Amino acid sequence: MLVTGLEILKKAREEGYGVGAFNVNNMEFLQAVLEAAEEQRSPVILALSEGAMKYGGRALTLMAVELAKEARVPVAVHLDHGSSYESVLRALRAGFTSVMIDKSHEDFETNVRETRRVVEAAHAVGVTVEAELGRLAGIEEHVAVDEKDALLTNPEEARIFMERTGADYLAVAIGTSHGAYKGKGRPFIDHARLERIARLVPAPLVLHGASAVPPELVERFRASGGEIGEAAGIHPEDIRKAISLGIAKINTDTDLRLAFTALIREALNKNPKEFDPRKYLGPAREAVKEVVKSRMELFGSVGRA
Ligand SMILES: O=C(COP(=O)(O)O)N(O)CCCCO
Ligand code: NA
Ligand SMILES: [Zn+2]
Repeated sequence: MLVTGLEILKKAREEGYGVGAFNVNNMEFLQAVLEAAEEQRSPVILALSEGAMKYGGRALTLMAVELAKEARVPVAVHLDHGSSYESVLRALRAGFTSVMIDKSHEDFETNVRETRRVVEAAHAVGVTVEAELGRLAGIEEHVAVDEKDALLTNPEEARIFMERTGADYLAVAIGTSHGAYKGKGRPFIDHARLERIARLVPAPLVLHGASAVPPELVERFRASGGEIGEAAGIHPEDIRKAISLGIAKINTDTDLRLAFTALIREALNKNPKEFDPRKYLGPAREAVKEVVKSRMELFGSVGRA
């Protein structure tokens, strides 16, 4: 069933588990994520970035909203990294039930003002809002405290920000970053900072840049002919710890992309004569589904629907 993001995330924070927000760009990703959620009896968030909406258009947004309505588990359809009020309005008009306005690169007052404006519009039509405070950046552990404070989310600011904006959930910066290169070896995650934020912010917290970029997947991608440098993702133990401290929504995009691409390369390498797209998109869809199912096990959302 189609529900708001807050309906899914409030329960997750209260009961101490995480729910995956999986980025989808096409039919196969949508099918993989929803099939995984039904098989795992897990709530799930379908995340569409502005790039995904540009790429998939009405084909993608119609599928996402309609399939969410028909799903036998709670599903929210979420705008990921909305960059403007207008972009959020387009998502609201398309039937999304969760929207992110990301003004974390602006100064505090601008972020508050722009976020409040989106909260008013979204709440007027029963949709819940994700905001962001702090800059997503991989932070070496030894980095000076003042530099960390300049980038990572300040706990006291977070409390004031949520009170002044009325946002429903908050994306925090505690050391993660987008993409396949999140740091050297095991990225430093500032759990102490997260604990302080969670004490001051009762709302569900969101972790961006949370892909694991597992070595076996990186290897498979390389072996199929893919080129990728010294990749590193977030250690599963750091995800579990972050969830125990208040993270309720975990964004995963890179892991799905790596799996999908590796399987397509493998299929094409194996049979150069093949030109039926279903023969290489099908196995790629299965691989994405398996990644999603294992992420749901890590987050503790299995059986929570
Ligand atoms: O936080 C994330 C995903 O992070 P990751 O790259 O670790 O999968 N996202 O918000 C997805 C970004 C989509 C636009 O490129
Ligand atoms: Na988001
Ligand atoms: Zn993100």
